[in-house]
Amino acid sequence: DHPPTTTPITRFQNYLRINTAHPNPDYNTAVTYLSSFARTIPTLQIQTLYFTTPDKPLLLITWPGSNPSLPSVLLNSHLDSVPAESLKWFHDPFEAHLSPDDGKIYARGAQDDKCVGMQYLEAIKELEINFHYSPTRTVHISYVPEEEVGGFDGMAKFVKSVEFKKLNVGFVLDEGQASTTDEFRTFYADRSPWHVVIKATGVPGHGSRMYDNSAMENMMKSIEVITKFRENQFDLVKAGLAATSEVISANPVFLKAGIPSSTGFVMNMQPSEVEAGFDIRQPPTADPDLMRKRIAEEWAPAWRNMTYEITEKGPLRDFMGRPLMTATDGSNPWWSIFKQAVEAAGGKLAKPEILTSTTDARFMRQIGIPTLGFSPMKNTPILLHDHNEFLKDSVYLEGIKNSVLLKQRSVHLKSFDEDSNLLGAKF
Ligand SMILES: CSCC[C@H](NC=O)C(=O)O
Ligand SMILES: [Zn+2]
Ligand SMILES: [Zn+2]
Repeated sequence: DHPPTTTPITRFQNYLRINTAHPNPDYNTAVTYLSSFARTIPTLQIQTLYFTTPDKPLLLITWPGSNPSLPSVLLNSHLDSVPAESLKWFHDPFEAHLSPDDGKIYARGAQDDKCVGMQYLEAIKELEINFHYSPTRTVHISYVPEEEVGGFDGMAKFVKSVEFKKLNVGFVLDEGQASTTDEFRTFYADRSPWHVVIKATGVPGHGSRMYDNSAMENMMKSIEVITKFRENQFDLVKAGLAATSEVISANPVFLKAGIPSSTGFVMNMQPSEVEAGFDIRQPPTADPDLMRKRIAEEWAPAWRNMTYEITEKGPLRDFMGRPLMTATDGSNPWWSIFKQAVEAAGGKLAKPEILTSTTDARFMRQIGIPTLGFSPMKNTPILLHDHNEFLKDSVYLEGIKNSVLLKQRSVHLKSFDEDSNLLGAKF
């Protein structure tokens, strides 16, 4: 029996069919699948690392360079996806249905970010097998668990490990986001998330009573203040003065109050406790101390019987106290090489941006490694975390083959080798 013939598209579909969506991501099947494809490229070395439990593996593939003393390049993607509400999709989100009319492949993870994970391997396969190319610098490809839930049992532990230090990483490419235009997008920073829960307490009482300082009244005053702050930030965006990713977002995500009854809530009691949760995202330029002061004095002031809890979901600054931003100018030679490579492949780059959301890139930036977010998807609607997430087969293939990723990576890697300024450079 001959094994069924696979193509880059069927291999991508097979990866998408492995359900690595939360809350029960099947990481081990994904790692087995990626490893078996990597084994078809003879020079690749494959390791599985565990930093927590056996159900959260991290796959590390290495393409050895001829000069292993040079800082290496790391190509990162995450194995997990956000959940999908199957019934609201045109096609099952784990079927990876390819629509014959327009080549759209529907799947959770098609854009975020199983595309890049497979494209890295496909590009290396092309370079090795068809171009007999081997890199001077070592290239590592990492597949990490848990990005969608903050990266704490994934990339956060990986960057602190001895295994990571041994890689001597000089530059990282991580996931980006689709572009609706003909220009590729690049991300030099993320916004950093805080989960903020505020609580109001107050005097309980009969539903008919009028009195000051009820928990609801205290909470509603805070919600007015936060809503105003949110509006002011959003107005800057609406007026065209800032991108969404350049302002602070403060979005309510839960409200918890009321005294439960068998039919819902007791209607004639004013509760003694109210809680509200907010997803706060600050750009790297924001001053976290100012935000802390705002929360303490305006959003949850003790004098209004309020308390609060801020959970910082990852770093805002590097160890030198600097904002987590990768330079995208002449001061960063890796940026210049990256830009030249994309342009040499016939691609156009939009002005580099801050990402509105958050990726594992922040953990690499925190330890001072220049990291760019880049997923080669242009003329594509932004569908990450949305229903009917899809990627067109032609866009995916162009990312590997026709010009972008393959030539880009190829020029990219060659330029790294040939640029003597970079030899031995460490950033
Ligand atoms: C708390 S860190 C969360 C990381 C997550 N990443 C992708 O969506 C995000 O919400 O941006
Ligand atoms: Zn992602
Ligand atoms: Zn995501």
